[in-house]
Amino acid sequence: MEATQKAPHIAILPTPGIGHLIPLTEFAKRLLLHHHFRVTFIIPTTDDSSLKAHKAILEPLPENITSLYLPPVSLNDLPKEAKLEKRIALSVTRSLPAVRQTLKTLTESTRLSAFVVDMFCADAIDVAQEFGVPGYVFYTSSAMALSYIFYLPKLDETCSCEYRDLPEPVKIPGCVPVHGKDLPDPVQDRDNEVYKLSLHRWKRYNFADGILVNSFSELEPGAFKALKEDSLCTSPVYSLGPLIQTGLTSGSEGIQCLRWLDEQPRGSVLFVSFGSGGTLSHNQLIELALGLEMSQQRFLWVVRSPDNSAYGTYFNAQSPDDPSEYLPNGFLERTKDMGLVVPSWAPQMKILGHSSTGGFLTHCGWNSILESMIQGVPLIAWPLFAEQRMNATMLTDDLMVGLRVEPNKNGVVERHEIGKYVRSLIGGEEGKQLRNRMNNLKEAAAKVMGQEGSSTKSLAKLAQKWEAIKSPTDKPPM
Ligand SMILES: O=c1ccn([C@@H]2O[C@H](COP(=O)(O)OP(=O)(O)O[C@H]3O[C@H](CO)[C@@H](O)[C@H](O)[C@H]3O)[C@@H](O)[C@H]2O)c(=O)[nH]1
Repeated sequence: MEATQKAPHIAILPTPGIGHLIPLTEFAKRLLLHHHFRVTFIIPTTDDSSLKAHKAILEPLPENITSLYLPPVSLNDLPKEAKLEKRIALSVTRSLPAVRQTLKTLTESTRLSAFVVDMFCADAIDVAQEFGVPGYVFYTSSAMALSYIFYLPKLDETCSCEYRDLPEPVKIPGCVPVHGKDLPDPVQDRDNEVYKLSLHRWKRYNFADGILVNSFSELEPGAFKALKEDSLCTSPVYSLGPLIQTGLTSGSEGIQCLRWLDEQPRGSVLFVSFGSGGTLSHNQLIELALGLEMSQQRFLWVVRSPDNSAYGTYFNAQSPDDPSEYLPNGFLERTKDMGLVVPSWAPQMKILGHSSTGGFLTHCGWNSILESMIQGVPLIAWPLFAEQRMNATMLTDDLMVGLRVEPNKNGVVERHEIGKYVRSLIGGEEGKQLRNRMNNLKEAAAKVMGQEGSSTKSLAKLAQKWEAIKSPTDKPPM
């Protein structure tokens, strides 16, 4: 008990999405395993949030990683169409009084060395600093997306139109050029208050004691150089990735997926999944089903009920309906020998690591990209929302490990196009080249997380800094 009390302690503030909680818990596990830290998660909740998925991740963690759930705040005053970023940001700002109270208690009773906040919680850094605790932002996406955040104030000053109307791609320092229409969702409508809120939040990153990024220098050398050496960012930047989910249990449907994969030929199956929150319109869902059928390739598809919002299950990954109610008539029967359809959720890491999996059709969430990279699985990039279009640009124009879908003028990706992408990835020559490049990244990713790897060293440097803090009023050494 005595030793535990003396161990350096950090607190982490996540936001509601599973795609943010997973890398933060992996970060906590590495701090415990390699540096014997104690970690407390402070979890904001809303009165309509389902915590089932969160608890499935947090409860099995080792005993030195604990969770405190804050009292639920209400978002009932928001209109139904309120944007995702606004919902997330408000769930945090309305929880700040409870965050302050919790930090007060923690600093009175333990040696709190740092407060690490999710990328949506930059306002909470001020609360930590009130107690003399250094505040860090954990950035759950790429260094490219982080670079764009630091470049945005300049773009905002110099550009008068909507970014999607810019005639030339935007050149973010150190990164592959990206079309204005592929910049993240919050900046697609500059008159919307979400744009102003996002600019404000991102400017707060400059006040952090450091920014931790779930990526690695060898993957994004240009972006990290611009951030670290060319002063794009004034706070110290630490590359800690790839931090990817480990240890999630499979459940009975998961076991069914893995058994089915065991019976398929090596490298023959396309895994289809849109992350924890992605959803398709009914029309698009039907095109995808028929495209998979036309491809005549094997597939394992995690389906969710159709939704006109691209992130229909972001706050609750469950989709209660029976897939036969919304998939095309007879689809399940016609494809029963070549495909498996799983409602809502599947053990993604295990599926990507299975030798039968030959490709991944993904919405380009950053965790999905890293997980596929770790397993050397090439991609079909089908971005839906957030910064996913920018991630897709990196995958196809820079790393060249994926094929990007092209929607028609009505925004729908058509069935015969889908069929072509799938055949090309799973059976074609192009697929082989993409796989070879992905295998090179797999090797690089394994190396950076090894004993002498750059991300391991970066974490050690951070841990050393935090270990040196003896009381909350000590500042970390520069
Ligand atoms: O059936 C499923 C579906 C998802 N997952 C896991 O859930 C995570 C999903 O993360 P990600 O692929 O990043 O998607 P999102 O949940 O959509 O992630 C949000 O957070 C990411 C990190 O910031 C961003 O890149 C995305 O745009 C944003 O939507 C991954 O670990 C998956 O392995 C499963 O295990 N099984």
